[in-house]
Amino acid sequence: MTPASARMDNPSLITVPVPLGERAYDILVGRGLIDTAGARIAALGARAAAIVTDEHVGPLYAAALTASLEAQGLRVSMITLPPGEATKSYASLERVCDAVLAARIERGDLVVALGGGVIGDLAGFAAAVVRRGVRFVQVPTTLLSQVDSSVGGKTGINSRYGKNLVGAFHQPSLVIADTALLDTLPIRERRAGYAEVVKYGLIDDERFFAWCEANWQGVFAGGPERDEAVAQSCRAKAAVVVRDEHETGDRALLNLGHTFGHALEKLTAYDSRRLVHGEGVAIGLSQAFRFSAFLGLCPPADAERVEVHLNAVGLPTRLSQVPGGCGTVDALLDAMAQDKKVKGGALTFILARGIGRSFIAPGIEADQVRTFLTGEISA
Ligand SMILES: NC(=O)c1ccc[n+]([C@@H]2O[C@H](COP(=O)([O-])OP(=O)(O)OC[C@H]3O[C@@H](n4cnc5c(N)ncnc54)[C@H](O)[C@@H]3O)[C@@H](O)[C@H]2O)c1
Ligand SMILES: O=C(O)C(=O)C[C@@H](O)[C@H](O)[C@H](O)COP(=O)(O)O
Ligand SMILES: [Zn+2]
Repeated sequence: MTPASARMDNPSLITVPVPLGERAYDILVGRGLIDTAGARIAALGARAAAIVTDEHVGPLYAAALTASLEAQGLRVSMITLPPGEATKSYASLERVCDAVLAARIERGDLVVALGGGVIGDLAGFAAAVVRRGVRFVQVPTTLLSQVDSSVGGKTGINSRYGKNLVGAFHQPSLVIADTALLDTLPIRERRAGYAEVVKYGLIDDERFFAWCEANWQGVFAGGPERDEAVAQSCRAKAAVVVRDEHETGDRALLNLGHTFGHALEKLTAYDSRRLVHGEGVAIGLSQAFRFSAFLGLCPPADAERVEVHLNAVGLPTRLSQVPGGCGTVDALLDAMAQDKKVKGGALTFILARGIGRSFIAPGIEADQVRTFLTGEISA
């Protein structure tokens, strides 16, 4: 019999470690990993796996994952949810928790999130609360989830009060990012995920931003640049998460663009037909740079460069580009007031002194934001 290690040989495999002590795990990036996912997951020592997926991803990839797990002797169950942001809800959480309990998943067994960030955040949160914590594995299937949401342990659901307001930190035991799965991803979702890739360059790596400007077409086409973008994004995110797992400091930098983006998602009622997370982030990244320029912190030419690149790949950058409108300035400020970075009632933004020079800016006056937004809403 071929040893498991030999069967798992994959020349395109890149391993990104996340050294979090006893909870350390690996992010595996490469083409074709789903075929050996069963052996890698079985190596974690579980006897059963509950796959959580959605109605787009399940028909494409659940059979391959199930076969791979069953070949290792694992008992497999599955729950399939409707696709889209609205699925990150209390109702879905109840469905997933009940399905995991009905499948008699023990603490030593595994919940396996097979899907994009919606499924990963929801399944991860269910895993965090069922039996006060069962282990889980991320098998991310969108560019966004491979470069961002599957890593770092933020899990949760949305509330009528705002994005991701109910959740927990719960790290996965393994992340398997099979980049071949991205071949079926619609162009709109490729663009949305790409916004989070660009974010890493804008935070603290101007060279990576320049690399994105030069290589984005390869990333979209699925060339070797795509694997490189996924791996580099995971390295960047893992480095921040290891420094500040629970966002008491630096991790807030990963929120660049999100104070704006999350407010827009709330005001579009989490309706993926109008706005998806990555589109909100794209507008938010551009707004964060324009706000920084408005405050005299950032050269306007850098804000312009950010916008030009996002527009070049087909992403929106202005509030006026939100389908159906983004609401009033008051509504935006009201939504921002629920941001998790708010401290002492004052907003915290991630601002920038230039590309790759982002910083955490607490104590931003609502009046400054109001004046800026009033100008932006008609721009
Ligand atoms: N936890 C975190 O750190 C973190 C980070 C970033 C974003 N998020 C969250 O992630 C969510 C967005 O995730 P997303 O952009 O992956 O959206 P998503 O999960 O809604 O997936 C996007 C769409 O693509 C479909 N899809 C997924 N994989 C596919 C594939 N391989 N082929 C064809 N179709 C496929 C899905 O069914 C869905 O319709 C948001 O809720 C956001 O808040 C969380
Ligand atoms: O991992 C993080 O930390 C991030 O901020 C990554 C973001 O891209 C992601 O959208 C995250 O879910 C936002 O976190 P939140 O705490 O603002 O809900
Ligand atoms: Zn995000």
